[in-house]
Amino acid sequence: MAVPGLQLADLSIGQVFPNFSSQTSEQSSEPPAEKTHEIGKCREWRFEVAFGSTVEVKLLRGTAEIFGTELPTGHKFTFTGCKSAIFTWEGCTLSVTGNPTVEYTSEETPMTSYSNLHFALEKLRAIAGDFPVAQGPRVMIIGPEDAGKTSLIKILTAYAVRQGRKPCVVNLDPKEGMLSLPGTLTATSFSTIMDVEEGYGSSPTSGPSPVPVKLPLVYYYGLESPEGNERLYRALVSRMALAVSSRLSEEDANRTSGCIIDTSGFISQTTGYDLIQHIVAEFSVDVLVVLGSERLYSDMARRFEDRQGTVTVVKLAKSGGCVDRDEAFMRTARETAIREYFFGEPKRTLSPYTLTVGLNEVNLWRVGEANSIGASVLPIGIEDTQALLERTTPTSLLQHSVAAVLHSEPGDSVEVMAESSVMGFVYIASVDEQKHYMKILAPVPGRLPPKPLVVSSFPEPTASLVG
Ligand SMILES: Nc1ncnc2c1ncn2[C@@H]1O[C@H](COP(=O)(O)OP(=O)(O)OP(=O)(O)O)[C@@H](O)[C@H]1O
Repeated sequence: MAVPGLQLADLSIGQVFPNFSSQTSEQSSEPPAEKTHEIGKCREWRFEVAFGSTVEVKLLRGTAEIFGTELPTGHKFTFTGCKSAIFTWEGCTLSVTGNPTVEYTSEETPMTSYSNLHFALEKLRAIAGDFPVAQGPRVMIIGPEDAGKTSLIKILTAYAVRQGRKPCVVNLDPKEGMLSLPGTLTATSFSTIMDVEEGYGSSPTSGPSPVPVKLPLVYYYGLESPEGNERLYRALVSRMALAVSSRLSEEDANRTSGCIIDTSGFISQTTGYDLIQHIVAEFSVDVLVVLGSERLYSDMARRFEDRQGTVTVVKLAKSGGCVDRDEAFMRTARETAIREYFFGEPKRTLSPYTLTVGLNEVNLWRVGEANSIGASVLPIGIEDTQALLERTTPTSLLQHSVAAVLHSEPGDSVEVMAESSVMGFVYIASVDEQKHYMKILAPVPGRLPPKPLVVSSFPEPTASLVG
């Protein structure tokens, strides 16, 4: 696991991967006790596992699913750094090895209403199948932070895939990446099962995986909130909508399956509501699901009143299992996502390549952040002039940041560059301003392609990759 040039050769694998050390120490001490849980019909076993510890779960009898994806009987799944639930429609027996920080069985779940929503969407898909140009439902889920939007999207996607559909899942929440790093917006066509340990699954950069890899289309946004650079966010939403609509017209299975859109929990009544309206218009959303907020539901019902017949606003209850994730948990999750992009995870390790690049060779840009005034609060007639991207020079301040390599040419305009998809990411390991070079980690060997690199403040720099 030595990475040339980064003095990692002398480090033990435990220093590079804290998770490895915890596993090793668990293995060397007393093996954790195995417990058996009997879960009754329509109940769910909720559990939380801290980063650095692991819990193994095996389905012994019956049927069970994690956010819609069925668990096979007898297969051991390992969980770390997660808050999750195993639901059963018919009752099941689970074997659990390890110590979850929280675990309990709940009788009250909103799964019946979630599955009703799925069957309603299936009806719309069937209707779309009867007409040669009609599209399946374009569903968008909105709600406050930690309301369970992403979990509901996983459930709807998994159920659709189980019925042979190929829904296009769009993540417009930059806080968490879907099959990519945080700070990105992605769209992926799902036709195969999700990886219950990994969340959505793995992409081609994750290395060999027993679950078929997904191919995400990724755009770089680089900020946590859509309101951080509203102009860039809107431009990326429009670009993504075009890509998704061309994907939906490619194949009948994609067209009839439609798309499911995840959104950010940051929703202010000023710019947030306008952004929702922008997404609805760009993606031609026809089903707007409001999760866990009466007030947001009533505001949306009023806003889309005059579009009855084209946009249906649906209210759903939040699951009692949804947990608020504090900043420390989210920060560790972001660090883990970055580390896994370059180094893989304990089951599938990857070795990134170290490249030395002259500071004058890089075409470096930064996401515009200075003007945080949203367009909707600007006086009428004044255009939102917030920069999409700004030219920048590599300095030591960029050390330990991730940079996106764009599918764009050096001579492209800023507008074209900002809306270009992401080729991959590099990690800026060190910058030597005196000697005019920097060391970067890249997932592939060879020279850094002569493409624009973009950096930003989110996800924040993380030193844990280089010890
Ligand atoms: N039924 C459940 N039981 C246990 N944990 C759950 C359940 N539903 C969701 N969670 C957990 O609660 C947390 C928040 O859920 P989720 O990510 O779906 O919310 P969200 O609305 O998408 O959040 P955000 O707005 O921050 O993106 C996640 O860690 C998720 O795994």
